[in-house]
Amino acid sequence: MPEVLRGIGVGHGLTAGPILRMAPPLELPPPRTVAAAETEREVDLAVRALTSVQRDLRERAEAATDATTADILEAQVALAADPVLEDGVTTRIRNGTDAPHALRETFDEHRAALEAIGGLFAERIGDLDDLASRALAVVLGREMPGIPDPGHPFILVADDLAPADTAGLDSTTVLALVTERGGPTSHTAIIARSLGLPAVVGCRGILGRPDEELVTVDGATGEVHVGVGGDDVADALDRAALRQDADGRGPGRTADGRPVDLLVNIGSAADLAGVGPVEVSGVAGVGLFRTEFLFLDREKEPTFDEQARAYAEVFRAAGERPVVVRTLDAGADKPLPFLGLPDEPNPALGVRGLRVARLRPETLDVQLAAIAEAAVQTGAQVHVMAPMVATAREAAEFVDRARGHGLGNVGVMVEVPAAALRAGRLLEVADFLSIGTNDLAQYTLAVDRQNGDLPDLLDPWQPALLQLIAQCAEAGRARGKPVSVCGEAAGDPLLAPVLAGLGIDKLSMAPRGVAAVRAALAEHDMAACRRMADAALDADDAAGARTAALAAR
Ligand SMILES: C=C(OP(=O)(O)O)C(=O)O
Ligand SMILES: [Mg+2]
Repeated sequence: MPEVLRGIGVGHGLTAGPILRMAPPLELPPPRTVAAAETEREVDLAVRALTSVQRDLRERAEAATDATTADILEAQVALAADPVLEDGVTTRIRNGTDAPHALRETFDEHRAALEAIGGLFAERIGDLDDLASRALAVVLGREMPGIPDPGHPFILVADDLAPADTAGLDSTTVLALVTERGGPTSHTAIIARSLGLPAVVGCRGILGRPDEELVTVDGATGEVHVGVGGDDVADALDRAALRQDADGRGPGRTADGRPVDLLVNIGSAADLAGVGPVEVSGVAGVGLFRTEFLFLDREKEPTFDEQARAYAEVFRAAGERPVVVRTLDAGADKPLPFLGLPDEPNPALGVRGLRVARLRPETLDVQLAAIAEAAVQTGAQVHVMAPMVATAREAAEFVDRARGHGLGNVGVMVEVPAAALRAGRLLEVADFLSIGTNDLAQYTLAVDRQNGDLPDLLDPWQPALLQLIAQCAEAGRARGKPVSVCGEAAGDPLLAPVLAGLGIDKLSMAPRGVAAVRAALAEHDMAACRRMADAALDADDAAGARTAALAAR
């Protein structure tokens, strides 16, 4: 019997086909005691397994065709290379434990430590579990866990996907991703968007469905129809073709012609490689250039010259189009050794984003000076904004500082409710606001954005979040200053008309999301956008807001 499962849709794609589940975790054989004479051989076996996993992941990183996947895999290699893992395994084996159990226990211990630290560290648990399964597969001589290869196209179903799973993913064979867990900012969601695959995350019940069952997956509505027949599949594929045709080209606008700027989020110049000229791609500029890539995984702060070179490269790649550069968003949750920040028990609520400048003003000054220098060298249209601004005073100080470096167009991100509530005051000093819905959702709903267990709360469709966005849009309208959305929410095609209806006219998203958002805007006139926005605001939770917006179209 056909049935509907609901999760969170990622990307607009609609597709249909048989499902296949990722292989279940490996079962360990019963423990055996390692005799003294065998110890070093057993140590060698375990260490080789760890090395082989690192080599395999490094090769996948090198072969990855997109920068996001490569970065995520490189980070996983670094995790696998942590000497603590090898030390733990070696000590256990020398105390008589066999290699598979020594690996299991060491990974479990490491896992518990990450869990206890929480924040971004806890986000790495999925990666660590994946490393453990890979190393165990090597020592046990079993097949590497990974994506099934049935010889026909299929929809991949998993509990949640590790970056290494998705790295080698062939989008001609894997039609869509559906995961039991995960939220809109999980790795699965980010990777699905960057590969342009339809996906539904946090879809409870999908793991209980049998392999090869036919389903339809709608990344726009988050609906997965399970147990469907051949006619439903054909119908879904027809509708998918229609949506594809509607994707069209050119700038973003609603059905009645109201412009909505489509902008992209990037982490380096390479991310702009596939973005065509504005008249074809419709991409009006870079709405969020995350600068962290220059600062992560290094012992020393990048110099002024190094930064200026890297920023100029991005500005040249953007050409005539404006680029909004976000200053460093690091802190206790993304520790950078050279910052020398104190450890914090609750880093998401601590010294991160602009707050780091209280302790390290010189880091911000060097960055602003380098951005200004790159802007002069390239003649690009450069805007700059600060992350994690909470008060109008912080906004004013940042604006003064940036102007002091000769930067003319200075804005702030709205990522904490305090900033949204005082949007009007922020706009008295700032030239624009950019709403970071990933963090704004985390702080408004009091759910850690790395927490995969509460996806319904950490959902940009939450009416409270929409209300804060509406308030910012109203403040912008009243002062004639731009207010954009640059969190993952901006790339949700069903939410795009709602955001337009709330008064947002700039949406910045992963480049692969642009076509879908453009198509969704083109399907709705402003009256429909406003109806959808009102219906969503009137709901009591995120699921209700989605349903109400769909019904109000
Ligand atoms: C765009 C945002 O910033 P980041 O995801 O980089 O924290 C956000 O919080 O929505
Ligand atoms: Mg943020």
